[in-house]
Amino acid sequence: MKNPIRVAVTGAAGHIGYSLLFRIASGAMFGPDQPVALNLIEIEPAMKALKGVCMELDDCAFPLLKDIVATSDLEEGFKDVNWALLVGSVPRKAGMERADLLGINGKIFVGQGKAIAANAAPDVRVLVVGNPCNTNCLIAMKSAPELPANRWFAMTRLDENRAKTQLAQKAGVDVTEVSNVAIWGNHSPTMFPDFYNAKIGGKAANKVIADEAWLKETFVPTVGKRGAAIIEARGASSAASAANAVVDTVVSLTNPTADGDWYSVCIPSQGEYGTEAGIMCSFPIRTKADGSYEVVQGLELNDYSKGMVQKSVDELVGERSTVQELNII
Ligand SMILES: NC(=O)c1ccc[n+]([C@@H]2O[C@H](COP(=O)([O-])OP(=O)(O)OC[C@H]3O[C@@H](n4cnc5c(N)ncnc54)[C@H](O)[C@@H]3O)[C@@H](O)[C@H]2O)c1
Ligand SMILES: O=C(O)C[C@H](O)C(=O)O
Repeated sequence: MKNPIRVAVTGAAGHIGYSLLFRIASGAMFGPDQPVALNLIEIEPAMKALKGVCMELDDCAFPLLKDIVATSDLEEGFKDVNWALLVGSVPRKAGMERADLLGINGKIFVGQGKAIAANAAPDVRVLVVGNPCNTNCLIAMKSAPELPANRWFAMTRLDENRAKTQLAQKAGVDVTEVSNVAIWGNHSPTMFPDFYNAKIGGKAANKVIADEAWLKETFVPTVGKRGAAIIEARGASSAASAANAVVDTVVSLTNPTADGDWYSVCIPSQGEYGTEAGIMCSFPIRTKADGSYEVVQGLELNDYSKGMVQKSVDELVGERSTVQELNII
């Protein structure tokens, strides 16, 4: 019997948490023969709701779920965790952009970063989902200088998945035909879903969908503003699809990537493709056979693509300046 992988989830009683926990406990994240333990972290007012979620987890009798810790104490919550999924934060409401959330949510991630560094397992990896996720992750990382930079991730997989479906629907093919979708930059409307390097049935997406105007003027903004469109339609931000993207991200980070393909996740930039070093930037990533990851090298970015990436990078640099000015980092 393998040792359980211990996973902390903050905001565990929230909407994403409610979709995510059951997927982790069922084996969707780490596989059907890997036991898991859940450390569920909430703020005090949500502890009653979290108790109800724990009761439901119990009532599933998941064979792989070996332990549940439910707490509002960060030290206890991050104790010995191998993964920290930082979901909890105040979600964006209609009319707000992610930058509006920086001041509100930024401070949460200082305390969480410190508590992770002090309590988590030596191999801990951290995925930030709570928005603005790139800069929240930067804040947590800066608050935990003891941990190597390659342990920190922020989520753009939902954007990648959205882009895949938009391309598949336009091309009239099954979504499994779409591969190599890179999201560059920030998880925000400025992100660049790279349709030039994406493939449909192994061919360049912009050759299969030979409609540059649609790609630039419909596809890119549809993907970029999909979060807002969902808030508008549902009256609440995406939850089940976000939880699904969390599962996909961890699966991709923990399994070698199929030959020739890549996936998107934000990592601390080392200046790849001319991006500003130090920001949390989304890149095309591959997981190697030894479990480490690498940024895919040598992709061509034309002047339009470079401009799009730069716009999103500039936004991230601006977010970093904002949290520096607020003395959060
Ligand atoms: N990166 C992405 O692709 C993506 C996609 C969807 C949503 N999000 C973001 O995920 C976050 C969560 O969304 P949701 O729909 O689950 O929101 P929600 O309001 O339903 O749940 C958030 C939960 O976090 C808890 N919380 C707040 N502060 C906390 C703290 N300091 N510690 C622990 N828990 C805390 C709240 O009590 C609440 O239960 C939001 O910031 C949202 O914008 C990101
Ligand atoms: O857009 C939001 O605020 C929610 C989330 O980040 C999303 O992309 O659905």
